[in-house]
Amino acid sequence: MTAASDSAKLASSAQEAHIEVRDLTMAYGARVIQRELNFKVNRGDIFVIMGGSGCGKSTLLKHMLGLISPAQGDILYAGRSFTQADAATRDAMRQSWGVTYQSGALISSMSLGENVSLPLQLYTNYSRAEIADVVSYKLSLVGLGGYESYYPSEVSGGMLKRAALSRAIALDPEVLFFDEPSAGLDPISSRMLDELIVELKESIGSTVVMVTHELASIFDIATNSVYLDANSKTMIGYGDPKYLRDHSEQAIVRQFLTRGINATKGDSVP
Ligand SMILES: Nc1ncnc2c1ncn2[C@@H]1O[C@H](COP(=O)(O)OP(=O)(O)OP(=O)(O)O)[C@@H](O)[C@H]1O
Repeated sequence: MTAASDSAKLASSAQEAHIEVRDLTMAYGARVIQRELNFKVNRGDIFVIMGGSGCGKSTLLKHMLGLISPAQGDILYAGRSFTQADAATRDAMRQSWGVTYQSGALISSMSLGENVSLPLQLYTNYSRAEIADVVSYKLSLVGLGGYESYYPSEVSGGMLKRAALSRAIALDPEVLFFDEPSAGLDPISSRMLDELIVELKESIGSTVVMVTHELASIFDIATNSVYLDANSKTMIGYGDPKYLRDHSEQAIVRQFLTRGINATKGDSVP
């Protein structure tokens, strides 16, 4: 591809939704969790999936990651259906994503450096020396320069989250997915993680999709959001969370977003 066609592609992709969830119904067997979800995540968004406990936020993330197939509907990346793509195309699409789960999910028998090197070993042809360079760079981006040889059991919870983030950005992903990134962190570490997510998103140019209950994160860093309602089993809010807090026609959404800035997952939410 020439630079000109590259830039033409980039220019057109800047206009389009990076991710589109279209008429999505999610179910476990016969049990429908959410139906008729329709929303778009624009390129460069920090998009938050919100809602009360058990409404289906993690289930939606798993659908977006292709770990669960939709009961109905489709999920498109840059206009291409993930749901209908063949296995090779799905694999290629997956390689452009970075994921961090609530637990961090680092491999405990491997050092932080080895953990971060895994995707590079799997998906690139880099030499050992090149991988070592990328690993130290990615660890330094999350403030863990020099911690290559430490094991997960030897670092704090906040450092583990940052190491997991470092692994997620190893391949410069187009989309970064987070499930409760700051779960279990104190408020200061949690804010630092938020700042880091924004910095990394800007330096890598990723789109971010995250599940979070943290109002501080939602208001500080989210650019767009969707609210899933467990009772009606569909989305009842879609937009900038500050706008939804002040103007949503749905009382449940306004209540969720005005719980108090220090609310945590344990607080009662609708
Ligand atoms: N593998 C599964 N099989 C059957 N039901 C499931 C499965 N995983 C989740 N569920 C059910 O689907 C519903 C949505 O679960 P999910 O974990 O997506 O909600 P959530 O909004 O992420 O919840 P929380 O905020 O508490 O983490 C819940 O009722 C849950 O019990």
